[in-house]
Amino acid sequence: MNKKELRLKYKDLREKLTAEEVEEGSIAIGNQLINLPIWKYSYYHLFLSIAEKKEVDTQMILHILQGKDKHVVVSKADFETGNLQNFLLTDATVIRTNTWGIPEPVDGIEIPAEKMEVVFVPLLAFDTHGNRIGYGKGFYDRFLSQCKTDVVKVGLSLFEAEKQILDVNALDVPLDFCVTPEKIYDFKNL
Ligand SMILES: Nc1nc2c(c(=O)[nH]1)N(C=O)[C@@H](CNc1ccc(C(=O)N[C@@H](CCC(=O)O)C(=O)O)cc1)CN2
Ligand SMILES: Nc1ncnc2c1ncn2[C@@H]1O[C@H](COP(=O)(O)OP(=O)(O)OP(=O)(O)O)[C@@H](O)[C@H]1O
Repeated sequence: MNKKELRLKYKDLREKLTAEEVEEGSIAIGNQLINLPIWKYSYYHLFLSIAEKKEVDTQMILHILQGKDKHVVVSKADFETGNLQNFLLTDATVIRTNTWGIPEPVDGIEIPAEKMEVVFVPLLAFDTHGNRIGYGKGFYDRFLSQCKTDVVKVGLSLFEAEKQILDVNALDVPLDFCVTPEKIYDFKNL
């Protein structure tokens, strides 16, 4: 299927999820993450979930990162430019939900993209080759292109992989791993 068809398919699948399914799936994803080889780093970029869109709830991942004393970076999306502005999450960080339902930091200590070592990537769908699609604004493709080439990109999904996204282009940045409630996809060791 192409990106347009996949966006429709997965928006529909998400709408059918119950709050319990999102919660249980998110916990299963959190438990799987412990088994990934990603814990030796310092800077982890995490997205704060859009509850109304039934995204994977990243609260548990935040607790894992804080328990391991990692630097957690969260972002604020600029819909005019398509850029993410990244801030260190601290006890002083004020989080406000914007008009798109995204919880985001008001301001804080800005962290450049080159500092990121692991990025947890939100997605609507992904395929067995590690390609992903989001809501179609290119925020993550732009952000990931600014990160170091060896940044570890970890997709999180409540659904399993599609066989192939047909219309992948040169700007699409592929994932290294994708974690679902059922499995870990390792795209480096295919
Ligand atoms: N939690 C989270 N944060 C994130 C992302 C994400 O996918 N999840 N993004 C990942 O890139 C960026 C935000 N991207 C978004 C893009 C579109 C819409 C949205 O509400 N779109 C409407 C259509 C509105 C319009 O076209 O004007 C929709 O899909 O119904 C929301 C977030 C940055 N932060
Ligand atoms: N590195 C980049 N620099 C500039 N524009 C980009 C870059 N990457 C993607 N774009 C633009 O962003 C738009 C959306 O891209 P695409 O359809 O791949 O989004 P997506 O991956 O679904 O979205 P997202 O990354 O926000 O989850 C396209 O018009 C694309 O040209």
